Amino acid sequence: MAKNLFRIFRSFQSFVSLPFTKNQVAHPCASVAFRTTFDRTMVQALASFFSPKSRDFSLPNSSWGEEMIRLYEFYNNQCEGENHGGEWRRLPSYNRSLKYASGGVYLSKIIQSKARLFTRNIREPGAAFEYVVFVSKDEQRCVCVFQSGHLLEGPPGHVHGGAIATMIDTVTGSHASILSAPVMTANLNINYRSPIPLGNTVLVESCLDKREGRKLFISCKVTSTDGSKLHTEATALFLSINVSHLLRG
Ligand SMILES: CCCCCCCCCC(=O)SCCNC(=O)CCNC(=O)[C@H](O)C(C)(C)COP(=O)(O)OP(=O)(O)OC[C@H]1O[C@@H](n2cnc3c(N)ncnc32)[C@H](O)[C@@H]1OP(=O)(O)O
Repeated sequence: MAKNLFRIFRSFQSFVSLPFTKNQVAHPCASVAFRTTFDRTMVQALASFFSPKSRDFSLPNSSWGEEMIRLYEFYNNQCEGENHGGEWRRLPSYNRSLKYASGGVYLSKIIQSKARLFTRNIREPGAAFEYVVFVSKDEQRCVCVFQSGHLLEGPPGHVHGGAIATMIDTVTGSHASILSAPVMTANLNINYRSPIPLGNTVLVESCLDKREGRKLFISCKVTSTDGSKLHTEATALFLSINVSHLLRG
């Protein structure tokens, strides 16, 4: 049991402390001097597709529209390793959060073989959740560039409220995990202010409001990319947990 718990804990650790790729490419092409940011972006994307390692879904793919690419490059250019101050780190994103868990009966039945992070498992690129999350150097803020796909429709021509909630939980949850993994959402409070047109790219920004013992209070807002339109506001409470919490069933 102790060994299993250790493995599960390691998987959570690796989930939030992955070697942030910044602008490095773990690929032979990394030594190439890229002429433009676009060249580097495309080589990174290709490397991730053909690598035998897990695919990093937060790299550009052919479904990303102009605005998604523009904002990805805007924040990526401000990541450590660039000449722009290194204010942000990009968070890699995989389709399995507990790949290495081989824990107790509960986890081995449900998680081990088939479980996948649902935001990253719709096969058609661009059909649902396309997103990339950046975290600020002081870890007080996260910004996510999110492009909504046609499978996320709720009201005609607009994004489903549950899909918006999913993205808010994902961004605030990733943020809380960086600060204090492992965590679980205890409370999510959402105000929908204006609908998000389906297909639009929006910003989902989170901010750490306060920490009280095991509690992390995080606020979040979803806006148009120029910040002029507020779509959604939320507050979330995360509790850091002991991994044994997940074995209770
Ligand atoms: C790979 C990429 C991943 C991307 C990120 C995705 C993130 C997704 C995160 C999730 O969606 S997690 C899934 C949804 N959440 C759950 O299923 C959690 C279900 N609830 C629980 O398991 C437990 O209720 C919980 C862990 C949240 C708390 O149980 P605990 O036993 O650890 O805490 P406890 O009940 O003793 O409460 C501790 C403190 O928190 C407070 N608290 C607990 N739940 C609360 C609540 N809901 N609202 C307000 N306060 C709450 C509680 O009052 C108390 O305050 P005080 O210490 O001041 O007395």
